Amino acid sequence: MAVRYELIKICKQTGARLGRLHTPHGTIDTPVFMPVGTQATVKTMSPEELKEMGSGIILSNTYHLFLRPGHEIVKEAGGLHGFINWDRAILTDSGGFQVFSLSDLRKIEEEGVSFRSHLSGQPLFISPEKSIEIQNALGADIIMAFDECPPYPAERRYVRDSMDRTHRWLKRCVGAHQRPEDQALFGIVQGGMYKDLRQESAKQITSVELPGYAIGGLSVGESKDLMYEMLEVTTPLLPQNKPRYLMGVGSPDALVEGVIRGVDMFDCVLPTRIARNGTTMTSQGRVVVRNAKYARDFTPLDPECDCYTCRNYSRAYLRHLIKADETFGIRLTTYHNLYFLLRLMEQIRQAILEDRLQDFRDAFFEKYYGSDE
Ligand SMILES: CNc1nc2c(CCNCC3CCCC3)c3nc(N)[nH]c(=O)c3cc2[nH]1
Ligand SMILES: [Zn+2]
Repeated sequence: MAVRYELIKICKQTGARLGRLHTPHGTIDTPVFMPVGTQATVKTMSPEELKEMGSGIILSNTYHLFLRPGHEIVKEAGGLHGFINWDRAILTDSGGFQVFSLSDLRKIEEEGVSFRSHLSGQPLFISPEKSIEIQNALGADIIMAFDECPPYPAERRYVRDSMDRTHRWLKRCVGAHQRPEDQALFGIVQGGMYKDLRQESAKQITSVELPGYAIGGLSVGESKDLMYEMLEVTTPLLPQNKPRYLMGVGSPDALVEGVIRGVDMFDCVLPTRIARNGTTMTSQGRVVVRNAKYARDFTPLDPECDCYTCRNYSRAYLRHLIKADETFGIRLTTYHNLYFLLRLMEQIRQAILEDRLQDFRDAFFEKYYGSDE
């Protein structure tokens, strides 16, 4: 079995799940936040630093690696694990979402998606079979079905046709998958913001026996409340003994609210992306450390954080580095942001263990957002 989920306990206060994800590259405690390494690196972080902060699984991407350096090169390097020197778990997304969000799309057909490379402009084509071929070459422990994430907002008719095609594409992915015993293929539930379509998609996708299921089509500009509503109609229809992965989420509040609604796995570019402009997540809420008010603030970024950044450097120094566009500054804010989210997930797991996740949520929101948002 490539990937096996073990349900440890359900929080009596919220129904949230504590679990373990057993993979060929180690066991991961869930709920888990997965740092994103789009181009085969979690920007500015070394594998040793990611291990030091406790990350057991990172993400990479079919679309980007297909374009550059090409999946054959990665395969010759021994797959992604060999190429990036990471001996823990890896998950790759299937490329569909990135085609729609990065390239000037040519068209989506039954066969697959035609587009132009956002790097060279050359015309390219990805089908469910091609996506699986690339992911088999990359060798990630968890691979995603090739799907379409509809834009938001989208007409019901469009969402329905797109979701039906995603269901047909899933069957083609299963048929094309060469290494099911080594690489766990997850199906992706769609259905836009239509509750009945979400329920139908959940039933269709879980009718295919798979090691895990993702919830796609969310975090695409809808309100958080609408996202939570879609989660509430979807997760109850997913099997209890399989992991649930909410794609592209998220911010601290969305992580806590997603866990409460039965999600086990999350990924988001937020911590690394905002770090690059000097925005950080701390126990007291967001701190935009490039702000002038920190010029003479010689205290740590986050007084409650014991990460490398917070133990060794002041806000004044971080502000200086970010203002001077020094790479070391981005490394320090990235390290802290990832550490903050990984530590948040640890606190969430502890709260589930002690049946007090709702209390934790309320206290965390009060401190981080200064109100019961
Ligand atoms: C940010 N919001 C959001 N992201 C979504 C993503 C991408 C998740 N992140 C992948 C990493 C980013 C680069 C390397 C891998 C989605 N992906 C797929 N396949 N389907 C979605 O419906 C889907 C939906 C998503 N919504
Ligand atoms: Zn820190």
